[in-house]
Amino acid sequence: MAEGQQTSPAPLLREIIVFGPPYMFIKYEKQFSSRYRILRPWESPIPLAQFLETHAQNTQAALITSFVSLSAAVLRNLPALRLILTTSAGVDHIDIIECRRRGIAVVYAAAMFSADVADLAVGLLLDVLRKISAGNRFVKNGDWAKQGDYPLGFKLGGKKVGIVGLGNIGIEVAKRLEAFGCEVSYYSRNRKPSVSYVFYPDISELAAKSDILVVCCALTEQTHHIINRDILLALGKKGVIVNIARGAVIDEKELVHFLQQGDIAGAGLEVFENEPFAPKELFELDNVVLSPHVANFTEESFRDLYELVSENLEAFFANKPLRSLVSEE
Ligand SMILES: O=CC(=O)O
Repeated sequence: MAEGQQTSPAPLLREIIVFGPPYMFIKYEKQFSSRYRILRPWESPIPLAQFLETHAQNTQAALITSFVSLSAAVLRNLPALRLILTTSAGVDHIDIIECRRRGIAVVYAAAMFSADVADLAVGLLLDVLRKISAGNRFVKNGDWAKQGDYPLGFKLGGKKVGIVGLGNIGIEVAKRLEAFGCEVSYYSRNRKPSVSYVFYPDISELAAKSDILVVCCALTEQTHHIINRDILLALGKKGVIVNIARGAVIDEKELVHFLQQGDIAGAGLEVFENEPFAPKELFELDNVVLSPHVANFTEESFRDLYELVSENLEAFFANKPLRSLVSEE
């Protein structure tokens, strides 16, 4: 879009500001552009605060990805904002308390991607245990013919898996691992009466009793670095960790150290503390499998997400009820 379109002084009713931009927006850009006037701060050379001050004083709706932070400071520059649609299940990048104070509704993906994310968690775990990516490199590099036998992996069935955070995603992971014959237990803020998995109110105890930890909890002040040195020590040398939550749930420096020293056995990591960067020290470790934060990147999830966002935008501009709101609790 030409810069001229962004500088129109007239407040337009059906205008949205897009931050990021989310990959889903790029995929369905034509559809969005045919229905809304789109503000595109990422295309502008001016700093974000100045862009918002100049172009977005009347903008009522924002579409955002989890990679962009909507802090109270950014929100201050959007005085007319009434709706945020995030293309993520996590909402740790949005100041929800400030949104509540200002009466800004927040729509998110909720459980929409849970099956996809759980699939990837199990995929990463199988990859670490059965050395699938490493085997792929072994064959393609020509090492099979040169070196012969490949090291043994580990069976998934029968392993004790501790799930950290038994929300929508954690439950899906648990169901899948049960089907593989794993013994599932969990740590969560509260015991979940609807499941029969063993509950540990102490994460350290869960780690000590588990062969594998799968981290599925939301990132909050309470869960920041909840997986620290003590938890990794409790998991032990034979332990494997999978993280599909947020990078900062694990103390990444400690994790790298443990992996380098062989103080845990392996890791499958989909998220990192400083995305889009992953610690370089992990690149050469065959017992570590890395994924670029794409657990929800399927055609099906993106189509569902597009429908959710479109329906909510139509409802918002027609003053109708919204769906998939971040709860008021
Ligand atoms: O990380 C992705 C999400 O929160 O959906």
